[in-house]
Amino acid sequence: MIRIEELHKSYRMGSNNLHVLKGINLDIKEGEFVSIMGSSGSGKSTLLNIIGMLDEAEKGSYVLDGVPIKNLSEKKAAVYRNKFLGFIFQSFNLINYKNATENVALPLYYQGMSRKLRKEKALYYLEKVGLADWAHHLPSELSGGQKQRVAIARALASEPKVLLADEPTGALDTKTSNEVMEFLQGINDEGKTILVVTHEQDIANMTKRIVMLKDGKIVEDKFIEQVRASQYV
Ligand SMILES: Nc1ncnc2c1ncn2[C@@H]1O[C@H](COP(=O)(O)OP(=O)(O)OP(=O)(O)O)[C@@H](O)[C@H]1O
Repeated sequence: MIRIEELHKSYRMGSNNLHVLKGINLDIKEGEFVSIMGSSGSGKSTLLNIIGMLDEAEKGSYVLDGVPIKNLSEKKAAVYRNKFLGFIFQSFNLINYKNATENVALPLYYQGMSRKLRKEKALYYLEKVGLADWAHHLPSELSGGQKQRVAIARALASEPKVLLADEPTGALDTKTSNEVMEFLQGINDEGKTILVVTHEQDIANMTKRIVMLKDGKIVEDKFIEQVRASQYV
């Protein structure tokens, strides 16, 4: 689903060049549930943004579902982004003056879907995340966990192949974080490929594979069974 080879990324800051990703190789198959871990500044968000086609690498190759993502026109990139990728953010990124249904339906509007179908889909996915009774509530009337579930419904409504989540539990307490992760586990059980950026081991332990970044390189890449075996010795 995702194949990355020798990926490099630098940021230019004045006369300085900050080399953030230094030759990343990563292969993620359909249906995997992967966490990207690493300390602050290790390049996790930079990598996720490149995978999410929100940013471009300067060197290396990235193939998403068989499509080489390089030198795509902005228009084509936007089409692939909508078709392949769903995003979940730490701060939910909901629109405050729109209710839950309208928030979930909004990306479908930009995809040109009819009003009737948008509403049907939004209600279907709100029901799927257990928020059917909250469809007409504004974000300010929802708890943090409920807001994140609206954001998950919004990401799922476009029926993307891959869900990308940058610190999805970063703004939530432990109990709610676990609920959101259990929810993502359920979606993964249905076959969705999911990538989560986190700096919390407990959150990463709820995924199926942990990729550890350090100083712009992958220093560890283990399936959860291997991680558990090493944690309990
Ligand atoms: N747009 C940018 N311009 C310049 N430098 C940037 C930019 N984005 C990120 N950086 C720098 O690149 C490095 C990696 O940042 P990145 O956000 O990918 O790390 P991270 O592992 O996600 O960190 P955190 O856990 O704190 O979010 C950091 O040193 C950061 O300051």
